[in-house]
This record gives sequence, C-alpha cells and structure tokens, in this order.
Amino acid sequence: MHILADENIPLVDEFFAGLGEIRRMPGRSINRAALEKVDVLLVRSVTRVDRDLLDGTAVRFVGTCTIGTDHLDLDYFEKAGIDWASAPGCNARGVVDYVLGSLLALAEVQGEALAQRRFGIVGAGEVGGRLVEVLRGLGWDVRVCDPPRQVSEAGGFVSLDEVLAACDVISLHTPLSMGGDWPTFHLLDQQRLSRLRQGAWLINASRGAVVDNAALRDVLLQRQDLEAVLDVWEGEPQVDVALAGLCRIATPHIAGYSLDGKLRGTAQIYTALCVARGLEPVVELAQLMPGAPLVELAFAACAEPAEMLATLCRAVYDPRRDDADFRRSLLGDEAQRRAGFDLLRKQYPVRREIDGLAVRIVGHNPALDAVVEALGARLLG
Ligand SMILES: NC(=O)C1=CN([C@@H]2O[C@H](COP(=O)(O)OP(=O)(O)OC[C@H]3O[C@@H](n4cnc5c(N)ncnc54)[C@H](O)[C@@H]3O)[C@@H](O)[C@H]2O)C=CC1
Ligand SMILES: O=C(O)C(=O)[C@H](O)COP(=O)(O)O
Repeated sequence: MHILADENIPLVDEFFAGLGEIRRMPGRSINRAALEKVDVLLVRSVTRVDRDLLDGTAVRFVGTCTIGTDHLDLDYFEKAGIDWASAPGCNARGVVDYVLGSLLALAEVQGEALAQRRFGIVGAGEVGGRLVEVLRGLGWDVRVCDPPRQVSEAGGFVSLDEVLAACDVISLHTPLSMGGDWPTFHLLDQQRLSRLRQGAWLINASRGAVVDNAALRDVLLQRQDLEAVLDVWEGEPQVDVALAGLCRIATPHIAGYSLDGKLRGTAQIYTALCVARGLEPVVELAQLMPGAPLVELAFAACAEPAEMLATLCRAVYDPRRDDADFRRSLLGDEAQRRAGFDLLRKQYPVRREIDGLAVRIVGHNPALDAVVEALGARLLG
C-alpha cells in the first residue's frame, strides 16, 4: 500500500508501517499532485476530500481520524466505490471535559452555582450523549434536543424551541449538515439567537457553521447579559476576531484534543483499514498509550462537592489556558492569525481525560462519591 497521511495524525508509523509505505504532509496542502500512486489517504478535518481531489487517482480507502465527516463527500465515495472510515466517539470525552471546564469558568465569572442552571444539550450522540450522562449524574437539570433520535426512541426529548425557551445553558453537539430532514447549518440563526434567555450561556464545540457567526456577533454586541464559548468558527482557520473578543472562552478547535482521543482516532482508522483489506489487526492501542502523569487524588469527606468537582476537572484540563494562547495568536495580521490557528493545534500540549483519574475519599460522604461517579472517574475503596 502507498499511504499518504496528514502530518498531525499521531502514531502513524506505529500503526501503519507494517501495511505499506507512508508519506506525510500538512493536511491543508494535500492536493491531487500529492496523491500520485497513493491508494490509502489518511486525513483529519482540515482536508476536503471529494471528487475534485480524488477523481482519477488510485485512492481506494479514505480514513479520517476524526468524529466529524463534514469534510468528506460520502456520496461521491459511494458512487466511486471508495472505502472510507471515520473514528466515531474517539475524542468525545475530550469535548465533554472541555464543556465541563468552560462551565466551571463561566460559573466562577458569574459567581453562580452550576446546579442552579438548566442545561439544554442539542445533539445527543457520542459527545452530547456522554455530556448528558455526566451532567445528570451531577444532579443537574438537563433537557435534550435530538429530533433524529426523537423519531426512533420513546420520549425524553424536547424541541429546539423548548430548549431556547427553558434553558440557561445551551451546548451544541450536532454534526454540520446542509440537507436532509434536520439540517444544522445556521441552526442557531439570528432569529433563534435573539430568543436566548436572559443571562443564557451558549457553547459551540461542534462545527462553526452550526451557529451563524455574524448573527452571534451582533447579538453579543447588543446583549451583555449573554455569555458565549466558541471552540469552532465559520470559515476556520479564519476567525471573526470581533466575535472572539466577545466570547468568554475562545479556542482554536481543540475541544476534542485529548491525547487519548487522538490516539484512539488513529487506532480506529487502523482497524478499519485492516478490516477493509481483509487483514488481521496486529497493533494494539493499549500497548502504545502512555501512562498519565496524574493518576490519583484524595479528598477528605468534609470536602464540598462543588469544590471537588472543580478541583478534579481543573487538575486534568482547564480551557482558560487554551483561551489565553488563542487570544495572543489573534493579535497578528490575517495571515499570522491563520497560521497561529494551525500552529496552536499542531503544537497542542499533552492533555489527558478526566475519566482516567482515580479518586480516594478519606471517610464517608455519598455526595462526593456521586461526583466521582458522574465524572466517570474511578472511586478507590
Ligand atoms: N470541537 C471538537 O474538537 C470536536 C467536535 N466534534 C463535533 O461534534 C459534533 C458531535 O459529534 P458526535 O456527538 O460524535 O456526533 P454523533 O453523530 O454521534 O451525534 C450527533 C447527534 O446529533 C443529532 N442531530 C442531528 N441533527 C440534529 C439537529 N438538527 N438537531 C439536534 N440534533 C441533531 C443526531 O441525531 C446525533 O444523535 C460533530 O459536529 C463533530 O464533528 C467532534 C469531536 C471533536
Ligand atoms: O473529531 C472531530 O470531529 C474533530 O473536530 C477533531 O477534534 C478535529 O481535529 P482535527 O482533525 O481538526 O485535527
């Protein structure tokens, strides 16, 4: 096999060297000329893979080490007989950790208890579904909007209109889709944004264009009561600097950038390629996953549950650091900002996942146990 891989896919050699010859290049530079003799293409979200790129090439397998597939023309793959695979759920936990960190930051700024807010999760698949579990596990009031699931499952869902009317926090976790029964392009448009509740918080870590960015900028300019957290941007790596300036937390599409999530993504595509080619997978992720530097934390039984929650989350990941780095990168000119966006992602520091922690409670306090369980961390006896 001749494999061309985005240079930002980790562990490519470890997983794929036994399958063929590997070449790497920046994802945004992958073009037809680079695909000469290539039959396996491994990408991340920044490479648009469609007829224009692939027609007439030898590529017969496309693997994206990401959850999202909006950069792939799946209809064309089907027509052209090109096998493909994505990595469902690979970095979902990273996004959940990002949302938790953002909520904690917002609560601190507003001097508010998170338990007093009502949460609306829009899109309850790999990411949103996990997030709902964590938030409900913490005992918080959560409403779920997912029309595709609503038609096939009994109860438990509300409409987007109900979320807008009832929820003080709205977190978006839909795919980006332009057509079909439930398109999500500009799902939050000017009209819906204007209906956000007084003091609402809006979080978008799905895809930039799920929110009309220009409309959000206008709404934030008019309404100082609102708070916004944006990890994804319409037209990234270009970013609306004015909009970023109005957000409480702004980051360069790194919500899912846990090391665990990235390595899982590579592993999932390796397995999918082996299956597509009728090969037995021989490389195992468990042998390649590095140990985490922080594995165990201990709390006295008198600790406050809300304080413990914040300590556990921030011990692993605090998005305010990514926010600070991103804001510095926005000080340059347009070209510098675009380059900065990609560089922050390329040089992203190692970040692990909260559910990798083990927690010891010294003494007995069921409320603390419940926090540990909600986070998916391990409670030590
Ligand atoms: N910022 C980041 O670093 C990351 C972003 N993502 C993005 O997060 C989003 C969610 O990812 P997953 O949970 O893995 O996707 P998923 O496909 O597992 O779940 C998406 C859910 O959204 C629902 N949905 C579809 N259309 C909807 C609509 N109009 N209204 C409400 N719900 C709708 C689906 O029924 C499904 O349950 C995707 O856009 C993905 O690309 C994923 C990983 C990392
Ligand atoms: O998995 C997804 O979907 C994501 O959004 C990834 O976190 C994006 O990472 P890159 O592919 O843009 O490095």
